[in-house]
Amino acid sequence: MAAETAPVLINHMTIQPNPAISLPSINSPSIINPNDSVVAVGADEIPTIDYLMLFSNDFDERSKALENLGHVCKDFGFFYLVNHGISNGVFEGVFKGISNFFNPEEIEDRKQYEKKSPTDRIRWGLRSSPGENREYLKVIAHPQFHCPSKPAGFSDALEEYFKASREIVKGLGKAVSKGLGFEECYVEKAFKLESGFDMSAMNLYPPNFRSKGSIGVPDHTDPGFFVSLIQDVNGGLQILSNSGQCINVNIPHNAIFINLGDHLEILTNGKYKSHVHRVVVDNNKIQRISVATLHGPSLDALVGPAPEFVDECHPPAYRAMTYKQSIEANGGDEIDVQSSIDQIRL
Ligand SMILES: O=C(O)CCC(=O)C(=O)O
Ligand SMILES: [Fe+2]
Repeated sequence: MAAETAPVLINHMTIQPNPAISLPSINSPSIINPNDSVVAVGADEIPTIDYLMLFSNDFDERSKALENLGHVCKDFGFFYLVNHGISNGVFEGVFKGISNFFNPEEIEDRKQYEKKSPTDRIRWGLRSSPGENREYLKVIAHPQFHCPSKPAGFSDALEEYFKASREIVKGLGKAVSKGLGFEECYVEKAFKLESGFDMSAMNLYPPNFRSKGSIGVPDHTDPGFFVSLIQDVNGGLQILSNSGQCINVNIPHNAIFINLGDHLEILTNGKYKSHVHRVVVDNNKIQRISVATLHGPSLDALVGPAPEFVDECHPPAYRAMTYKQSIEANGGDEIDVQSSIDQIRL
């Protein structure tokens, strides 16, 4: 694969070390040339994309950044996003709200959000088994924002974060469109993003001495076109690279981890891939909180391989269906979305 042989060039930036605990990483250090404007990374590392560079007023700088984004999407399918403009205070407000929501003494209160119907807009669950160890709260974030009314301040903090992250993801959609050589609203139009369907999973993983096994979330890919992920501490998220290596995701402080979802894979007829990932908890000395937001097309958007990605050598590899149909193809519902890419693949 290209990533094994050719290092990808990414924008040069300074990464703040995350003071939080982290799993020992198999990643080797980036090769940084301080005199150059680019950084090269190997296939077993996670590239960094500088959001500001994608919109730089300097034509050359912007062109190079967009080209790099295209390489990163194709050769990796995931990256750390820095300079996105969301302040640390917004992240902290979200983590504080989630931590208060998961107050162990108020577990009875949360049971009002246990599964009732496929049209639930807020859902809570607790999994404690060898195959899955986490407590989660899922909410629909867009087109309408939903959130439990308690604890105080939680809803406001979440809404602020979702609004900001949605703008960033829309910007990334523009950059990806341009990186592919299309008009900047290509992705936005294909997925009808004005009414894009965003679902956010807020996860609390127990420390290892309280878990029933080593798995927080088993292997999966996510529906949607981008998944944005933030966390309070590093530890446990692993992703399978194009070259088949399992990479520990150690997110730099204040960065957002972006993972391409199933529907970008479908739209690009497999050019950009959605990658299998999982969470392991057996090394976690302390609990961890993550917020994984699945940014999806509109529920009624028909998504299939776009004509631009289909030719004699690349026949359609996926069936076209609406986002809603694809969410339901594997028995999932709108809030408990499960990947159905195996059902959709031809
Ligand atoms: O918590 C994490 O790090 C990942 C969670 C995840 O993959 C998901 O909720 O889809
Ligand atoms: Fe996921």
